[in-house]
Amino acid sequence: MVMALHTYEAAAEERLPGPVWDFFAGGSGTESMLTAGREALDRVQLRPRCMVDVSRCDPGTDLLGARLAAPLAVAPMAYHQLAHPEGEVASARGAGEAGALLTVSMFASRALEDIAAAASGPLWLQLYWLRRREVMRDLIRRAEAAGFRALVLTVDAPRVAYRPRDAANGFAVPPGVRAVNLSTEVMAASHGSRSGESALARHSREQFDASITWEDLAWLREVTSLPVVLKGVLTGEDAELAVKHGVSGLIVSNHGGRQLDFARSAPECLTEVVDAVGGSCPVILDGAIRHGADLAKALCMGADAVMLGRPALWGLAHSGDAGVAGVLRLLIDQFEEVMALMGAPTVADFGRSGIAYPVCGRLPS
Ligand SMILES: Cc1cc2nc3c(=O)[nH]c(=O)nc-3n(C[C@H](O)[C@H](O)[C@H](O)COP(=O)(O)O)c2cc1C
Ligand SMILES: O=C(O)C(=O)c1ccccc1
Repeated sequence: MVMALHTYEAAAEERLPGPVWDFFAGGSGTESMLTAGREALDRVQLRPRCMVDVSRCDPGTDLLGARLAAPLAVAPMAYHQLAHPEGEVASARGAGEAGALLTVSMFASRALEDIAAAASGPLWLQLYWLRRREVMRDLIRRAEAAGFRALVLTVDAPRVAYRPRDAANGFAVPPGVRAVNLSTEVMAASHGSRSGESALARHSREQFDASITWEDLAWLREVTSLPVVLKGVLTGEDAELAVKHGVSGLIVSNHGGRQLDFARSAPECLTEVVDAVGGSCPVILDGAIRHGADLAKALCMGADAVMLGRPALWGLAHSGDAGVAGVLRLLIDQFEEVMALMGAPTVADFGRSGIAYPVCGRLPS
């Protein structure tokens, strides 16, 4: 029996303590950005072609040199052990089983080496820019040695934004779950909860380097030969600057509605970024992906792949690695059906003529 996505979500909500559920589900400020991306994707309509040979559809694709079962990756999310005792180790197994890529957060709750040992698919490591660059450098060395294939630098979070649910809960990661890849020195400020304040927000102000600019990317590119992908770009201007500064990929993202409130949603920014990079590096859409059809819509708008956030945690909370694989497979199976019904037997067959907006008709090509 194939479980619908909302069944995983309902099971996760029921299973998890209230403050953990709020940390997963919540957004920043008025939480306006939690629904904006979904609404934008829902407005996009598919334009199918008929009488195409779809007797065989192949959702497979390549992303920065890695072969994937579909253009699908798990977004970096902190502390998977909040969802399941095996944490990122189970997520790596589940993603590998489904043939999807896993991005491991800098705030992962399992050791990079253990995650890599459990993985059968490609891994990327996500980084926030810390004041202590030596800590970043050590982490990068370990990721390289463990076989991680790329680094994802999150650039939409010079600090963790005010999130009303976490503040009201005085949210702090419970004892027993830790960002084990960071030293206790770096993590010292993250413990202890206080009502009216999120420990993560406080910690980020102390440890994140909010002063970095485009010039600092040179340091990162010097300390590693891994491709660097920027996560959180929402404008054509920044996309052009990123390419100029040698990044290998871009993730169009509003951090799942957890950072800048009142912004444009990621799907609405996608064509602007795609046009700005002009094919010089892969572009990934992150946020609000909830159905295989969303993969098709993203590809039509020019994305090379999408990233999935919260639904992977719902799968993990539901049943560990099997749940993660179940959620990913559900989306891949839905995507494969959309391919057949769209007359698009390969990922290369999706283009801007495959979508329309109800008000303005077809996007200019
Ligand atoms: C619980 C949680 C933790 C997250 N932690 C990180 C993180 O450590 N690093 C990061 O770059 N993004 C983080 N994000 C943002 C996700 O990478 C992603 O942008 C977002 O969840 C995508 O939206 P979706 O959940 O609607 O799919 C986190 C998101 C959630 C829900
Ligand atoms: O990035 C996030 O959304 C997030 O919740 C987080 C968690 C731990 C450290 C930094 C950010």
